[in-house]
Amino acid sequence: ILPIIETPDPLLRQKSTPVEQVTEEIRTLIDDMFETMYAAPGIGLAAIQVGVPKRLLVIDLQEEEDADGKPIRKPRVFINPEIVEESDQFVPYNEGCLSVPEMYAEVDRPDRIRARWLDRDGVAHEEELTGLIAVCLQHEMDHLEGVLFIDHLSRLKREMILKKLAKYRKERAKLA
Ligand SMILES: O=C(O)C[C@@H](Cc1ccccc1)[C@H](O)SCc1ccccc1
Ligand SMILES: [Zn+2]
Repeated sequence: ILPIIETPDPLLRQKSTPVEQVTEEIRTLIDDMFETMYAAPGIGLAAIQVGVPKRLLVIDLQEEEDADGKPIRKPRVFINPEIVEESDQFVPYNEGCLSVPEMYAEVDRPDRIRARWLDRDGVAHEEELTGLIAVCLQHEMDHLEGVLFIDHLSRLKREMILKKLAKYRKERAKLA
């Protein structure tokens, strides 16, 4: 399990660089990212959030459950993802972020995107995505540009969230 970097760490604001080759080292990082994401818990994680400025992210929406109510894992790896098309129709979603702990706010994003990426075997994919996977992929791809979901909010809302975060951290520090 890797430590997740939290705002205002400037590392989070770095632009991530493309993955040249899917090496064993990258595959190990991918496994560590999934372990870290499941433990958080979260449904997405970008490499920059564990301090690696590479264009690589993992998603598992864990939306379905099996017979005895355990979430069915469908791990998905996106290497060097690109959005090649997006709808002009936007949809709001109450987003959170593992790097902005315990804070949530409504963000509007295109509800349908066409994306291109490499999977963990280096195989190229191009798919139209909509719903939570589209929201999550756009949220994670923002991370690759050093953008956080709070950057999409009005200044007023962002300041409110950062004030609440400071208060939450003070409380957390007392408990620690
Ligand atoms: O990138 C992250 O920090 C993990 C994000 C991924 C995410 C953000 C907004 C919308 C969808 C996914 C979340 O913190 S994972 C926690 C979570 C779980 C279910 C729904 C929303 C957020
Ligand atoms: Zn995030």
